[in-house]
Amino acid sequence: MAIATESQEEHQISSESTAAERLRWTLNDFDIGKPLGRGKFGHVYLAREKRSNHLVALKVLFKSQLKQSQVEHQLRREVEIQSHLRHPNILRLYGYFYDQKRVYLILEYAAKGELYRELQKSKYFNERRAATYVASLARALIYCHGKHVIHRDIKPENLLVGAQGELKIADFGWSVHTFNRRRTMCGTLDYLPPEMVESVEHDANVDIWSLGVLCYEFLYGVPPFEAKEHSDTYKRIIQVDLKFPPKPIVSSVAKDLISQMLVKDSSKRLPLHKLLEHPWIVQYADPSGVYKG
Ligand SMILES: Nc1ncnc2c1ncn2[C@@H]1O[C@H](COP(=O)(O)OP(=O)(O)OP(=O)(O)O)[C@@H](O)[C@H]1O
Repeated sequence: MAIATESQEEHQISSESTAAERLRWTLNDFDIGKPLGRGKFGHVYLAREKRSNHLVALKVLFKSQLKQSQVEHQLRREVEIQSHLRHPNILRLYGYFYDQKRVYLILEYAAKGELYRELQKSKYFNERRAATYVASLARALIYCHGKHVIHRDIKPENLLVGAQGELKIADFGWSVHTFNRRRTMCGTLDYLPPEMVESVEHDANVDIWSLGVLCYEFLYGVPPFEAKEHSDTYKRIIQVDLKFPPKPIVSSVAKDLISQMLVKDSSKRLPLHKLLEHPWIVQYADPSGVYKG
């Protein structure tokens, strides 16, 4: 059973809602379980919604820290965007509530945790696993772009894994609703495309670049433009200094796909629906969308 109906969620994020509606959820609605992790602004706990018995992840953020770092606006945007997205590969945000000191986000529980840890454990993924993940992310991004949402911060740290092994895009902190082209500089340098590094206008095709970087990192264990100095990463991105090391051995069809995504001219990057038809995806991605090992 879902823990909130769509109309309840919409009431909670609507700016016109009354105080009573916005405070529909309270901490008393949840049994709090083990800590799942901690982030910059607070902690995440496993929790059970008492009425439905539904397991969720409760993210507890301290208002004082949000204020100090001036990210309240970013959080509001994250909540508004993420709570309206419904896709099997996007982490659900069911709702939120707050008290005097804290803001609580009620999130879908991703039982297998961070993809980043999995990647660290195995150093790099085999092609079946990488292709299955890339295909599921492409489908999630097609869905987002169809709703005029660009994520802008696709990287292993922002991906969680559900109980069945399905990938879940989390952390919409840098995402935007885009009816206008954006010029804002944001995100970690390694995953940024040339047009964002150079602060020129950018559009939804930034996510194709980041997915190309991620695909490379899945297969090689390191992002493609990594360098010791920030300024060298910057140069390598601008020049699209893409090199494929001899080890681990990666098929040429995978390299072909990466080369078609990491293209400086954003309009020439392989569109996501074409990516799903690329021979590497067709040959290696599990059609179920879940990597079964
Ligand atoms: N929905 C979830 N399901 C399972 N584990 C989660 C969930 N959300 C967060 N976690 C765990 O809690 C940790 C902290 O999450 P959180 O989103 O607060 O921080 P972060 O993304 O690491 O950092 P930041 O503060 O920069 O957003 C994550 O790294 C993850 O291990």
